Amino acid sequence: MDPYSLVTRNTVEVVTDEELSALLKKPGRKVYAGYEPSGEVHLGHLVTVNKLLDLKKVGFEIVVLLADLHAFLNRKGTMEEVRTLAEYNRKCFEGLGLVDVTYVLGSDLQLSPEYELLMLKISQEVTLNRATRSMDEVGRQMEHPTVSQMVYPIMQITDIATLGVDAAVGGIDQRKIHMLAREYLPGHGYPTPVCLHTPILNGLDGKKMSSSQKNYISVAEDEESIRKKMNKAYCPKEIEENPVLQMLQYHLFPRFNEITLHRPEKFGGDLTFTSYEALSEAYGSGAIHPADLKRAAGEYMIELLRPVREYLESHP
Ligand SMILES: Nc1ncnc2c1ncn2[C@@H]1O[C@H](COP(=O)(O)OP(=O)(O)OP(=O)(O)O)[C@@H](O)[C@H]1O
Ligand SMILES: N[C@@H](Cc1ccc(O)cc1)C(=O)O
Repeated sequence: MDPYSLVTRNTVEVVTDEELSALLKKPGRKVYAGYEPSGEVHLGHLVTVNKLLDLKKVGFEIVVLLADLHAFLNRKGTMEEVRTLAEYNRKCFEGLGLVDVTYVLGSDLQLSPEYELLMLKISQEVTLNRATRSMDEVGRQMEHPTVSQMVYPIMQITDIATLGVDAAVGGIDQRKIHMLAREYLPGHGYPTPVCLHTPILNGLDGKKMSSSQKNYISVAEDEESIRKKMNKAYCPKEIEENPVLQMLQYHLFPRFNEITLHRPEKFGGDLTFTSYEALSEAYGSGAIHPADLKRAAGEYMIELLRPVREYLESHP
């Protein structure tokens, strides 16, 4: 696959295509994604990790921001709690193959006088209304936002400048914060960041996968638990918004060249697919039973996540 196709596959939006094409020719290009430390790194987060791995393959330098202060500002835990989780999350990311990349702990970056001054300058330009709206899909309990949740997006913009990255990766929920960054950073002498947005994955119940909803598969999940969860997963006849098909599209086909569904001869025997398009078409036509799809996806997922479990066991 050519570099442009690889870095844009499985994205919902690239802002902008022209800027990305130009960036692919720039030496020393650098991209980042930030994560609020959370109890479990799940398959939703893995969508952005996959994108960072694609970008690494085409020569980007990768920065992973473990955004402990952001999680604190967003009322996800005490500073001590989120710092401990940041350590654990880092190991999960390493187990997923994000090695030879730079890990930055948010609070190590964000408390310098230079950082604070830039953050305050940007805060003076962004209206409360836009800061609030940018947090629509990111903030917790936004019916009663705190001042810290207004500081949050301004700091995310300041991260982009301070880390010196050319591009930012995030789920499409990060879009409004990224658009503010594109609008305000040039005025402070920083380049406009190229933004790559990935889709939001549904959880096993068909709603957004989230650690607070317990509808996720963690990247550290053990085999039996993956089997049980897959067995119970919501898997409608429809192709759209189907969490099991999303798993195949965003995680399994990018990692395995072909996917085989094992079935007894009396149910038609094994079926092998070399592309997500062929598989989803077959499923949409009714040629595949949901139970067979769920079982196969579960077994491949166990294979895909095996290195994470092994890495975590050897790095307690
Ligand atoms: N279900 C999901 N599908 C795809 N990407 C996701 C999903 N959940 C989070 N992300 C992405 O992961 C990155 C880090 O998000 P973050 O750690 O804040 O997760 P979150 O939305 O708070 O999830 P959670 O509700 O599980 O804590 C962001 O770029 C976000 O877009
Ligand atoms: N806003 C991201 C986390 C993040 C924090 C700071 C950043 O610079 C980047 C990303 C989220 O929703 O989880």
